[in-house]
Amino acid sequence: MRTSIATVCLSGGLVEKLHACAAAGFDGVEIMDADLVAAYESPEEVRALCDRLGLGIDLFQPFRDVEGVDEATFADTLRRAEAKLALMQRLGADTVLVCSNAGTATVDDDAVAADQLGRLADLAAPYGVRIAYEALAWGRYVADYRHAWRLVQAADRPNLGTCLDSFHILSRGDDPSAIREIDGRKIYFLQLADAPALDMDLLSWSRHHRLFPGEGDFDLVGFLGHVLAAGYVGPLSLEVFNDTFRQTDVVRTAAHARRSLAWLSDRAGSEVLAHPGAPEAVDFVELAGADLAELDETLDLLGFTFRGRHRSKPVRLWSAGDAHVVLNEQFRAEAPHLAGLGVVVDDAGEAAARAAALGAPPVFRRTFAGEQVLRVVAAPDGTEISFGGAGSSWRDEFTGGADRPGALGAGAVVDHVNLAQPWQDFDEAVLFWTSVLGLSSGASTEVPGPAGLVRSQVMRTDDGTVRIPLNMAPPTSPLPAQHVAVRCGDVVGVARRARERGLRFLPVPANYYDDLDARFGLPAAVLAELRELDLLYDRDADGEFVHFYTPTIGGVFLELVERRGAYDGYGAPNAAVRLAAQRAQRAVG
Ligand SMILES: O=C(O)c1ccc(O)c(O)c1
Ligand SMILES: [Mg+2]
Repeated sequence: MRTSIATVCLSGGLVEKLHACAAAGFDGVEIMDADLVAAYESPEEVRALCDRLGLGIDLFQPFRDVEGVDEATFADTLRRAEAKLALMQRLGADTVLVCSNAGTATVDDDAVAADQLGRLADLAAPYGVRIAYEALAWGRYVADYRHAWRLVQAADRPNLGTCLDSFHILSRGDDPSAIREIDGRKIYFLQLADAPALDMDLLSWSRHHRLFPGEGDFDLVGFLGHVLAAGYVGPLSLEVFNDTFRQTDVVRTAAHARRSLAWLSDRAGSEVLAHPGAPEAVDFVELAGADLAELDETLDLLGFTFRGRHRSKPVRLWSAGDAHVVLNEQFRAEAPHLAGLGVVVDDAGEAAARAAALGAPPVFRRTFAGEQVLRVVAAPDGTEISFGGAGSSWRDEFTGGADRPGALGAGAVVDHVNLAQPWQDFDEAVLFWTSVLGLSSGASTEVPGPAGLVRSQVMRTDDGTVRIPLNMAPPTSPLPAQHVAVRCGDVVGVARRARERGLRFLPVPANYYDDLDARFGLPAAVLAELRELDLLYDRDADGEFVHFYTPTIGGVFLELVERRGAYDGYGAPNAAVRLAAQRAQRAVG
């Protein structure tokens, strides 16, 4: 379907925005009146630029405060409208969005509102302009899309229709299924925005927190299904007022926006991408840097088995059960960091094709004859994601290590991989993991850290075999460390053996254990053991969680976890203690 985007979604001046929209592959734009007013280019020049860029001007917007006013006010409204209609003619735009009156309305009478909308439409007719009437969620008398549609029907003009905006409908909790009863030819325009579920006033929520489809909590797939079922054939247009996107790089944000529509039209079945399905497992985690000796030592003390060196690269493999950690020293001047992640998928070729269709940049890795060629794409934060099949043979390229299981042994798996996100890329990352990897996003939480709030959102498969918590640091602090959590069956035993062999742990404050005692009333011996081994503990109705952390090495650390019963969380109550302990560790070390 045709794709469009409102210029309000992006940063920069109008000309920059238009270039970015074209580069991202949009077919058209909604030009915001305020963007045009602030531009030095004349309407004719903007029109010519759009022509040259291959962008249609699908909508001009908004025109406010029309219906439900007294006659003197309405006379002035028509005068204002005439000026904007003339402007639209110069722009070559044929549809204007009129949003429901949130400012000047004083007459709560549908007959008056319909009459005034009809007279505005009559004024627009000689200009060849269509009026798309939209119910703002906070409109004075008209806030419901069904009400707006009733007024459009009552006014009954050939150039008056409605504009549906997912935000205004879903934010109010209105049932979108009645969209199916609207005549699709009278849906003149469709604006799409997602949003996080927030409990706040509608106007502020709308003006600051909208997101691109796939990044929030609205069911846009279901919503679009209703609109398409009504027979709508116009553009899918993004109208996302968002404080972050207004200040991020315009080219990158436009591309990100376009990917959200590729995902949505795929999910809604109006376009079909390859569907490899969700990943089946984490195949490996890759840690990279110039000197990884400290990580070798840590993995050894934790009970991983050294599986050998790669036959042609400075790369080593450590394994424990199905948890495989690749240490890559090809990165000459860099501190240790989490560089990549391999996932097992049903069909690596299809997964890579889907990723490409969703605009994920491919990463080319040098391989030598006889080596497994991995399909790799970059996530928004630069983490390299490799797709491999279940029987993938890349591990055979490592030789010279041991075959026997280490102390950590069989049954160990990668439980989760925690990726730190720059604040401006967080929502794009949610879209990436949703669309490219087919993961679902959990609720967003906030952890109070010593340097500010850390927003955290878990991306996972439904069965929990792949879990990627994303963490967003406060904008002014450096990116937090990333970590790999390995799950085992006996974390106390692993901790004890590692402690005896000399592994340093992230030290946990004594006050934490006093608080644990107060919260859970654990048996004295259990509490003493947790305290002795710097173990963290959580419990909920489903089960228990016991875990510990290694100190941070460069930009990465390891966590060992044990899930007891059906515990499905990540020890969230302990996250603030961990962040404080890591800060204290940095201060001393
Ligand atoms: O926030 C607003 O005023 C506003 C204006 C035009 C729109 O299409 C909209 O959805 C919101
Ligand atoms: Mg709108």
